Amino acid sequence: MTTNTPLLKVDNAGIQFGGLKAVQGVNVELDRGELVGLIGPNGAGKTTFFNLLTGVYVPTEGSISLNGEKLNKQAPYKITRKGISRTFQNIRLFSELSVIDNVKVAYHSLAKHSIASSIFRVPGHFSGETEMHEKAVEFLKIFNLDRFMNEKAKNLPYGQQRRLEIARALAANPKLLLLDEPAAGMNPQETQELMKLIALIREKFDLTVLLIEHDMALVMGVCDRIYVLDHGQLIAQGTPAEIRNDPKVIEAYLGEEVS
Ligand SMILES: Nc1ncnc2c1ncn2[C@@H]1O[C@H](COP(=O)(O)OP(=O)(O)OP(=O)(O)O)[C@@H](O)[C@H]1O
Repeated sequence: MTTNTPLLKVDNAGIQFGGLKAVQGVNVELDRGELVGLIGPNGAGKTTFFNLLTGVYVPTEGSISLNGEKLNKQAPYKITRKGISRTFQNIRLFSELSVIDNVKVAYHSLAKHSIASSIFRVPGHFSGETEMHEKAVEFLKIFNLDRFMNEKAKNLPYGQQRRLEIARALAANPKLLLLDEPAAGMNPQETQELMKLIALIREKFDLTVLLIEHDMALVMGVCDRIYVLDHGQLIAQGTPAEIRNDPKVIEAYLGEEVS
């Protein structure tokens, strides 16, 4: 691998469900440190594309590489270990677990499963429970969630639950973070704060971020580049200014606001 290798390279990837080509012939390249948006009308194939990247679905065409290494047909947990973490459109926290345990769960997904680690419950990345706890508190502090650490996740207000999901995804130490509509259901102030937070974690953790979002102000405000999907195919890519004025994008969104 040379430094010129993109972090993520998606080559002509697609998936078909029966007769429906949900994603088809998609080419995407992400460089290290980029914050890139993925937009498109409802049903365009955005979440399906995330499912391809994370191994939930195996592409029926094309290939996906991370750091030059092909990911095709690898199980989702292996892809997480290789460096792709995600959040979901519908929040998927362990609602009965405490806030801090939701973060610690991410560390267990990184653990090499040995009998010793299962018995002593010590994931390979940490020398012990205390170190793991301290690291989890550090993450919660970044997200301003440390004061709720012993609350059950389900008791957090909605906007905080969304932030906890991002904290948990980050705890898995990703190189590439996939955020599926992180601002969904947030009020304008929460959305503003989230924008700042996404910019901050990208810097702090040297991350590449791919963001699905319907909130155009958020996408246009934070992303370096944007890809646009429609009916499973990429119809445009470019800077926010280029995308805003692209006739194909305007047509795809006819009736919806692109501003
Ligand atoms: N497992 C599946 N089986 C059959 N069809 C599927 C499956 N998953 C997704 N699809 C279809 O693929 C298409 C793309 O769906 P997808 O959820 O990826 O769109 P999206 O762009 O994320 O939409 P939204 O913005 O509404 O979340 C839709 O027509 C959907 O019904």
